[in-house]
Amino acid sequence: MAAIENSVIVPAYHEKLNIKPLTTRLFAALGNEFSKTTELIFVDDNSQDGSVEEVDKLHKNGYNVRIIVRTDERGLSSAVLRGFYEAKGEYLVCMDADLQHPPESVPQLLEKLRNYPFVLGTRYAPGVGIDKDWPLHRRIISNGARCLAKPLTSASDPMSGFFGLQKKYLLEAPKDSLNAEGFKVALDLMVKLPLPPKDPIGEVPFSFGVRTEGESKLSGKVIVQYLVQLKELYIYRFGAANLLTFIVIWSVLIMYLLFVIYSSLF
Ligand SMILES: Nc1nc2c(ncn2[C@@H]2O[C@H](COP(=O)(O)OP(=O)(O)O[C@H]3O[C@H](CO)[C@@H](O)[C@H](O)[C@@H]3O)[C@@H](O)[C@H]2O)c(=O)[nH]1
Repeated sequence: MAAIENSVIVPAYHEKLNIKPLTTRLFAALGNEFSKTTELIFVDDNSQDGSVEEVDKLHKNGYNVRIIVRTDERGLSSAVLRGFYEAKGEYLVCMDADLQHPPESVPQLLEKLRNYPFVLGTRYAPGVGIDKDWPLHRRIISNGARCLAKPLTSASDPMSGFFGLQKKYLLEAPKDSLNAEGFKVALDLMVKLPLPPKDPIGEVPFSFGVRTEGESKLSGKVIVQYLVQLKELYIYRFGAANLLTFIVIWSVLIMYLLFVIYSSLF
């Protein structure tokens, strides 16, 4: 059997209905050669909805897929990190279970990862975008959150949950330096991993679909976790000592955010 080079990690909570379509579409997209060297790992937080049985069936049918069930932890970011650390591959990809991230774009991410330490799926590029049925309030939250992250990274879609990285860079960062709370694990990794200064991030444009099965787990708590994470990342990047600059940057960003909300509404 060929050695595993690529690992696709999928955080999943109550996603039974999406497991089979994601697995079959992913391996079909990978084709014969990539499939031999790729594993798919779901990281489930004890959903007890039949996800385990669904993955077992697919495994018996020959797909290289397994599921990690956590009983003592909850959360998207910590599930992704758990999958990354347990993965056998050097090239890691993270995607949502709900098919909003097209499995057909995974080969492109894996190919680009051969040349870039970090690869980000982006919805902000010519020819791609966000499904027109994605709710207005989610667009507003997403745009506001994106503006607030602007000073931290040059990436075009820092809110994306569709991304990949070379595992060696993850292993170079101390585990406890990473923020395992909330949803924004890609942003945390882009800011904190010791990526080389020249061309650290490649981008792969993709069109963001809408969920057809199950529902989003984004909550007020996740938004608060994001704001706490932002504060930590600002201090990480710019230093707590420079408090005045920090406050000025935040005030400008909040004013910009209010402007974006106002212009999306009127
Ligand atoms: N294991 C585990 N998985 C979780 C948890 N919460 C969410 N997930 C899984 O994480 C994925 C994304 O969660 P959703 O609740 O579907 O998120 P969303 O509202 O669609 O937002 C996603 O897309 C945004 C735009 O790209 C992203 O900004 C956001 O981070 C996330 O990826 C799904 O596969 C979901 O099952 C959790 O507590 N535990």
